[in-house]
Amino acid sequence: MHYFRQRRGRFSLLVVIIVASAALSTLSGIASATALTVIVKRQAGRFFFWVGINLAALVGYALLIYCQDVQQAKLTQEIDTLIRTDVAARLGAQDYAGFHRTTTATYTSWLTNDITTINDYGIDDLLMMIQQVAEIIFSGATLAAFHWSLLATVAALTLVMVAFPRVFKPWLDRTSLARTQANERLVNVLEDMLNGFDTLFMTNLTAVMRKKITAASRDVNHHYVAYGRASGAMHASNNGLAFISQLVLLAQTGWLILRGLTPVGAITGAQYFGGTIFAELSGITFNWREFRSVAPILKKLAGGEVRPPAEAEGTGRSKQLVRLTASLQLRDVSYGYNDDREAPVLQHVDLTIPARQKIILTGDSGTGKSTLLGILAGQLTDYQGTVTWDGQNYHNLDVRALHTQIAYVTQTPYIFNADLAWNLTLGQPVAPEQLEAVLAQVGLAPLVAQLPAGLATVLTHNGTDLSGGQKQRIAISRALLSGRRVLLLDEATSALDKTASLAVEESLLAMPDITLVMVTHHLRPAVAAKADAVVALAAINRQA
Ligand SMILES: Nc1ncnc2c1ncn2[C@@H]1O[C@H](COP(=O)(O)OP(=O)(O)OP(=O)(O)O)[C@@H](O)[C@H]1O
Repeated sequence: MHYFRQRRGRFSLLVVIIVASAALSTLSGIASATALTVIVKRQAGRFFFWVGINLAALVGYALLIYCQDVQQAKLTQEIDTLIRTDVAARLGAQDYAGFHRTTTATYTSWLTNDITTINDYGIDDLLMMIQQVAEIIFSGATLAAFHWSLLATVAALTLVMVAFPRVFKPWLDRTSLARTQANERLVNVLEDMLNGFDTLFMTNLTAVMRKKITAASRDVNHHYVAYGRASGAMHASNNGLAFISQLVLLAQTGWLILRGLTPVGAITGAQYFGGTIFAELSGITFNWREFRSVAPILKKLAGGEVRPPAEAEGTGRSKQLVRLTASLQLRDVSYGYNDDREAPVLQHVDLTIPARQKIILTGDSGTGKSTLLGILAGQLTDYQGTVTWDGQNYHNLDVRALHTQIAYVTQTPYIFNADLAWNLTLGQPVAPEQLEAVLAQVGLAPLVAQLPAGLATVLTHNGTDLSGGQKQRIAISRALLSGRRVLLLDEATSALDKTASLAVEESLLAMPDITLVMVTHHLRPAVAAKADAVVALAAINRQA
């Protein structure tokens, strides 16, 4: 409803169109009934007059249907964008752990499958219900004009038809939610298998992809059929009730005509308007159930899993952070993943990183180097102990403030499906001479020269057309161009050849204003000699 309010102009226009088309279809029914009444009296002139009215009503009706379709497509698309924008804003406002609690495939399903369901069951059904209510009101009024008792019968039968479908509600709700969950599972499997293609291909296991996708698809089939059963049972019962009610009305009208209480035309009128009322009533109850089944989806999209921006605002954490002048410190820091407090990755770690110093962190694979950088970067927050920025506790800092100062280059940099310039600057303004200097420093100039449109060349999704080393150079350039003075580099040059990585690392170590924490497996003596300190994680990680 909130979205309809935001588009109230177009929504109101649609309601007017819908009500007008219901009025014209009622006029067409009245014209038919009146034509029958006058032809029985052999009044040719009046008969053709009412046929003409009928024709005009039907032409008008057709024109309004065209207008309705166009306006409805516009409204649906506008609302889709509003919902996507809202969800994207909520996702963007989460903290690191919050975002990663759900897979990207599930988010994709929210923004595609769920939107389709909202279109079909939320928007289409609401507009259909408006049309149904309008037709019921117009038809009811016309029946009452034929004879009041017809309306009384309709009212009594309506009560039965409204009460009956309640039986189906829990069944429909349950199967609807199960269906959206199955859709999410399918999208997860699709994404997982398609992303894992290279691994499966190299092990001759691509058949696994087919098997898993088929199994997930069958899971979805099963839940769609289960929902189809629930809605089919309700639909069939509603229609059955509608047909019986129509017969009751027909019999009553026949009796009224025989007693001279209503004109002959009422026989088609009662059938037409009775049919309309009961068909629309059965439709309206069905649409109402479907419409209600959208509520759990909207609740999920706006749901508790996703922290709204407003909440993040009111945490009382400092939103401003100035350049590091003294040091970054970890005091007695311990961290374990997944509440695995039995065997934490980091235990009682103490480390001081003085401003503008260059620290190299070494250690065997899996010992927790990336975890330590994750804590410094503000991504992992549920550690024990204290982390401070110039004495300010990280817990009192807004993570966004931290990210105005820190750049973090991970082991697997992400390349966006955008041009190289955007990938380097992430759309932020950068002076051309600064860009040129960084490209030279990181050794990206040859790539720019080689690409068909240079910096304007659009890179493929996640940089599949780039080498690992090129992606790493882009990620390092991104960090440098961001202007952050604290750089955290996690094996950031691992894919470069020896000479190239040496050149890049030495140039970073030579930057006087930068505070640098660099994780590396392959520590070269030339690099170690230029660093202020080389810290072996094993020496500071006091594991039990
Ligand atoms: N997201 C995660 N969930 C659960 N366990 C994790 C997660 N990330 C890392 N770990 C575990 O934490 C331990 C430390 O991982 P971490 O990536 O910090 O090590 P590392 O020293 O950086 O390793 P490498 O040199 O191989 O990159 C490993 O045993 C790893 O299995």
